[in-house]
Amino acid sequence: MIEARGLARTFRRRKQEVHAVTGVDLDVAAGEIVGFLGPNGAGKTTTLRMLTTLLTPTAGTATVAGCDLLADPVGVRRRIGYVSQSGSTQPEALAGEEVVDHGRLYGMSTADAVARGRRLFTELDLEGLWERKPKAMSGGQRRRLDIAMGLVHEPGLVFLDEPTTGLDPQARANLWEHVRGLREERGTTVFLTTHYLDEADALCDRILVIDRGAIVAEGTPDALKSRVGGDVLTVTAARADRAGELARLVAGLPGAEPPQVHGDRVVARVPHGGSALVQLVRELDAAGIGVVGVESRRPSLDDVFLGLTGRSLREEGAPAALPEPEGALQ
Ligand SMILES: Nc1ncnc2c1ncn2[C@@H]1O[C@H](COP(=O)(O)OP(=O)(O)OP(=O)(O)O)[C@@H](O)[C@H]1O
Repeated sequence: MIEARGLARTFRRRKQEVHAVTGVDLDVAAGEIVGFLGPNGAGKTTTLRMLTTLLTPTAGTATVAGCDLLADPVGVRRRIGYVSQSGSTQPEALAGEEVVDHGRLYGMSTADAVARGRRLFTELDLEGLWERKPKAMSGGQRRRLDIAMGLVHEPGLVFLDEPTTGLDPQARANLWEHVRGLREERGTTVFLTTHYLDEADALCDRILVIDRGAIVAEGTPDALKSRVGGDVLTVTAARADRAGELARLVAGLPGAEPPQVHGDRVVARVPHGGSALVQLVRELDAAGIGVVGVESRRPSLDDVFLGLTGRSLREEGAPAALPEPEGALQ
């Protein structure tokens, strides 16, 4: 469905060059849900805008939904749906009219656009809102209306730019369910960007991790996490000025990788979290270092990112994963 080679985009800003995307190769098969995960400014939106013909690449080639991106941008546009970060609804128009107009833009008859729009309203839990103005809808409803607009012309491939940013946990879980439903019921291919780790983990068949304009890893969420191996030990010192001493103790644990110190917190990967904890507690006692928390856990996608880039996605200003809603769809 998508095949891109060496896709790059450089911007010029105040006589300076910004290398937003530096040469992305990617392949997305029909029916896949693929997530593009990375911190703010990594190049996700720029890549998406190139793949959807909204931005001309500085270099590279791509075939999207069977059409050449550069030679046949109109063909690409006809075959895809695109839901931008900000959405595209007019606050004063009626929701149903928006969807029908969008379908007509793609050459559908009014009757077909109405029929398809009504079906989408049912599928996306928007029943009863056909005559409502978007400005009088909740954030979740407006986001689902954006998605209805992106789907009314029945594209086989849909691009979603940060589909759940700003939604509450329940609305996010609902949207994940709808995205899964698209693939299950229609075989739609979905390419989405996100900086939510839990979203990438729960929703995507495959994840591409992007950092500073380049893809740094790809695989299923489980495959990426198993690359990290071992357990992650996090120890929080009672006093931040003793974090250095604490880090030296952690570094001496059998098989420990060099620890990272974040204020009063020391984080390190160890082969076996359980036995490392027992040994560490003994050594802390002997050294008289107080701690307020010790934790050992399996690696997360954030640890994958940390291992690849030396930085945490959570600490890059990206919002941390929201707590799992009750009755979350996994
Ligand atoms: N039109 C533009 N002119 C100049 N620089 C730009 C432009 N668009 C994007 N950039 C820069 O390119 C880089 C990548 O931006 P991009 O929006 O693709 O990142 P992103 O991963 O989508 O981030 P976010 O999660 O915040 O949306 C950033 O440094 C950004 O400031």
